[in-house]
Amino acid sequence: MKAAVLVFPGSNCDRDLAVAFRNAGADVTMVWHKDSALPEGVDVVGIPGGFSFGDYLRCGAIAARSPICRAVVEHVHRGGYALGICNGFQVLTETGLLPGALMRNAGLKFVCKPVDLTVSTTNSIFTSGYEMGQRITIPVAHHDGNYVAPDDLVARLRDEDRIAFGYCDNPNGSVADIAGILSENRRVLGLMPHPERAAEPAHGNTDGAALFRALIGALTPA
Ligand SMILES: NC(=O)CC[C@H](N)C(=O)O
Repeated sequence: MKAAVLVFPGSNCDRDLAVAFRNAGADVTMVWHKDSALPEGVDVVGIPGGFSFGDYLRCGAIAARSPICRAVVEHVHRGGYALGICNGFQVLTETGLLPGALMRNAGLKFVCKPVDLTVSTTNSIFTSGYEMGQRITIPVAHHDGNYVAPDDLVARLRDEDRIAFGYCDNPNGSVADIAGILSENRRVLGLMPHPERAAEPAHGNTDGAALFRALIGALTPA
């Protein structure tokens, strides 16, 4: 199966994401933000963490208006899969592919530490490798991770089982302790924690590996 990882000026988790995809069995192509098309036959697009365009304007806002993001929007509208991690989650909200917004952390400080998460749904290609309610530890590193959504949207995300991960001890003030959400068709996941930083024994924690194994495994023809 084929994965693409986007690269913006200021991305710093693009290679880590590519390694996580490759270790799970994907054929990965790196795609520069100025490209206007994704490689032929891409199954999943990875939008990595980092500081795209220096976080100017709003985190992810400039990246979301790059030529490659127009192609990503078309890919998702055709039913393609996308995974946005941290800055990638911010890009997905800025493109409108995921609802809500990521605002400054409640404590106004950059938070960089491992956090405990609860797996809130196993009903997605990204989370099917976990047990419902499983507690996993995944690192966060952000200053704008405070997920904001109006009450009716939070209720809808809950009703539609679209909250993928929740914080056990909320590090940033996110509404309803939300750490990651799914799109309506469940083919787009955005999350602030970095599973690619907890994906192999050398990381000292492999709790993120199940996400990549489940995703890549499900998209790989038998
Ligand atoms: N690690 C990241 O992707 C950080 C995202 C963004 N630059 C922030 O600090 O919120």
